[in-house]
Amino acid sequence: MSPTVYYGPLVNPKNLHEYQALPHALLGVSSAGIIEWIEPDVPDSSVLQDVLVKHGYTSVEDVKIVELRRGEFLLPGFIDTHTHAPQFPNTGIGQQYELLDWLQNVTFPMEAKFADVAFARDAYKRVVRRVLDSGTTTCCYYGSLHLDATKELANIVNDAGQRAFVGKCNMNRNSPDNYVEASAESSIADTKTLISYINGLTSTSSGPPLVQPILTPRFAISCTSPLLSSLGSLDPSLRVQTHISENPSEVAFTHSLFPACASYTAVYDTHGLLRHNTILAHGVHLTDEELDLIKTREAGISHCPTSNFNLSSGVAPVGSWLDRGIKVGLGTDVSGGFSPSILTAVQHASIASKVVSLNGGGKDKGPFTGRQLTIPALLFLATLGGAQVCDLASTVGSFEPGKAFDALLVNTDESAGNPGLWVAGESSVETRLEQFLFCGDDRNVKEVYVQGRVVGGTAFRARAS
Ligand SMILES: Nc1nc2[nH]cnc2c(=O)[nH]1
Ligand SMILES: [Zn+2]
Repeated sequence: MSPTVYYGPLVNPKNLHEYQALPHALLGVSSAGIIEWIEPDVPDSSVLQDVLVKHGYTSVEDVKIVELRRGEFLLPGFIDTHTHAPQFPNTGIGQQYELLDWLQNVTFPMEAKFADVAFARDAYKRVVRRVLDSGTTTCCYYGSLHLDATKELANIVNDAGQRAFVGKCNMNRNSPDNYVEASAESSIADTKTLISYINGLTSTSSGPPLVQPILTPRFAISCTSPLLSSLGSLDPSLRVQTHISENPSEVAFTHSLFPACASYTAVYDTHGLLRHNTILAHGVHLTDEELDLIKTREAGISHCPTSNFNLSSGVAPVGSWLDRGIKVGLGTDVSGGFSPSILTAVQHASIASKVVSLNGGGKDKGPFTGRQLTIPALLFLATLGGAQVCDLASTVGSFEPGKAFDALLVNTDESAGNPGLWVAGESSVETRLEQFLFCGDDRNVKEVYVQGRVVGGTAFRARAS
């Protein structure tokens, strides 16, 4: 890969309150896919040569220059902090159920099919392509409980060049006979094998491995206490992903299984699984005491609003989490959620926050509690917030020198094939961003870059076909 300089509009999340919208930015990316420098305002392309010389290039010939066209802008890639690869074939079905019945009737039967590695390979190829083309550059994948199928998932993600965490489910109880692990010991043995396997994969990109293992106790209900303890005593640098407090019946069942634990959150905490690199999906019904514990342990929450609406789980009080300083990102939670796109999660996160706001209360507790999420906050959750939740904020989530160039080239021009939605004429970068977040889809994702390498998007697919 040659060093590349991108020239044009750029959107860069800063924090929950603000983002930069730069109409004429120059951004230099090394041949290893690392952002080297950003010039925020170069309105006149005639000075391009001078700027390049300033950054150590002797001439424009030394670099590849990508000049953005009308209606295009650069955005950091989306981060999906929670999804289930073996549930994609179920997308869009099962919304008549709440969580526990949905698992029994819809989800476990589908996941059981991933015992067949050929079936898994075929499904996972399509899953990873779809997720990348939706603009997700980093994804936290749950696999099924099967070791071999989850190895295939890791291979496919690695070959596709996506940044990802891949885990196989640990589940040794309260599951169907044809979809349960035989013992805590065999579950741990398979988990260790998968970790070694993923750590041994050769990344297709330079730099640190894009694909990393993650511990994946499905949720407390499906794991015995010895299984949770064994997972909690593995290498503490391993990230953990699990579900928490999604649905009232699930919470009640969990309390009945772990009567000695003060709360659902305490179950994970007492087993060594609540830590700075833990990703907790949902959290809709967490109590104040549990939120305090999550904050103390520096764990993060994956907000999955599409799924929370679709499975009638509830409306998460995200604003109060943000005011407490808890790390929050977005998750699609396919197929509890019916869309693989973080754009849909952004839209539903906005609506969920408006429902919380309409129900009133708590507005005196901070800038976010009880209020609708703003565009800067929504953008943050989809990018930098997700990076924090994944313990990756020093590598991705925004455009900063030293971070990897994980990015989207967004095309909001009529020609993108999602026409009629965009304000005619010369809209500001801010307007284009807002319209993309609420009306955009994968037709508007022209190029997807992970560590500088193009790995998806409409133009990528057109070139490949
Ligand atoms: N949404 C969701 N919640 C869960 N809790 C345990 N397993 C699952 C799952 O597959 N999806
Ligand atoms: Zn889930």
